[in-house]
Amino acid sequence: MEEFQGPPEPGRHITSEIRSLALKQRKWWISVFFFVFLILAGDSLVMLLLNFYYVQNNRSENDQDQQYRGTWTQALLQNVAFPILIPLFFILPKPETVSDQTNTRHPPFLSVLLLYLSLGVLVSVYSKLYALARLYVGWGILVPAQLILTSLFSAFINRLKFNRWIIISIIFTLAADFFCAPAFSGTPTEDESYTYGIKAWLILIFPTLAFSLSLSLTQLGFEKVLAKTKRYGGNNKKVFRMVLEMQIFVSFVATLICLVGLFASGEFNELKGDSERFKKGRTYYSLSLVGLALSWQVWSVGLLGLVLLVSGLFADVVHMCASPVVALLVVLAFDFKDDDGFGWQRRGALLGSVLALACYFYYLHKTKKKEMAELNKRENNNNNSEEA
Ligand SMILES: Nc1nc2[nH]cnc2c(=O)[nH]1
Repeated sequence: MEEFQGPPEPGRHITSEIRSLALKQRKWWISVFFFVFLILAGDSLVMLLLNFYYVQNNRSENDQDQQYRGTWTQALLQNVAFPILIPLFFILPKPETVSDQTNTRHPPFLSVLLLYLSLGVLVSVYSKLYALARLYVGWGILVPAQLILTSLFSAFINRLKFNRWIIISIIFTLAADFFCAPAFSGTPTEDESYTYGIKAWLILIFPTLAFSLSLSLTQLGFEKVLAKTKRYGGNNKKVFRMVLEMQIFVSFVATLICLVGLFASGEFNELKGDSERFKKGRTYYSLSLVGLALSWQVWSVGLLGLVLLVSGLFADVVHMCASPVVALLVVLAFDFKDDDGFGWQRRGALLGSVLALACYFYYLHKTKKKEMAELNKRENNNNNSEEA
């Protein structure tokens, strides 16, 4: 049924604003849940495939030095599958560009280039060091340290205002991750005292710094650089195409750096031996690498999507909250003898993650409700002043 297009009624403009805000909010929630799902799915697939890879790789038969190698390959895998996103980037509808005659400034091409280059370097650094840190340090320390740094960067770089719900959510996440590390078959077989030397601490600090800093800088880049590009229709629009563009260019830079590392370190020559050692044979070796590379892209798109729509801190909280779920899936998929299965500690951590996410979602729900209430209040004021 067509709507009657009569003369404007009092408050009509605001009523349509309320309707469009409600629609916008609904779309926003659907996108947030979609990106949360991508992070959880990506994290789970990556950890399952990594465990499969290391179990098949017969690591324990290698000498100790050899067990710490392969990290450039892992770093490359984290970034290299970005070309699968290119068709999706072109399929998605292009937002209308804005031609602003009054603005004589150059399009921020250089700022965008600089943003992608610096983020690409940071991503390559954290990919390489994260692969190393998984071998040297262990999850229980790496992950909580990272969330603390992300909170600090969010406060200072992104001027995020912390409130009680965000703080409770962070505390639950920290507790969940401290007590729940998913089992990881890549851990080298040697005495534990070795893993906490000064080298291990440096390997803990740098990837967490690079990862947390990249989240805050990505958020800043979306807000201050990309949202202002006319290519995205101006008006600070936040669209999925932005996530894909950022992911494609940043991963391209990171891939180049990881390729240089792979060849310069001579690790490339070890790939043949790796594939021959793989228990299930070369086909499964190749499939596990392809699967890992694709899973990392799923994870990255989810992460960037949440940075764009909510914040770097929220993206990190969701990423961290995935670990108890991942731990459960690893227990179900593998029969690791040295592991205590999904005991009370891991069950508690899963509950902690659920509570952490619930608190953050409650806070987001409150902010969206407040936006709507403010618009409703404006409409009431408008109606009252027109009646008077
Ligand atoms: N440093 C770091 N790198 C990552 N790459 C994927 N996840 C992580 C993470 O949690 N920390």
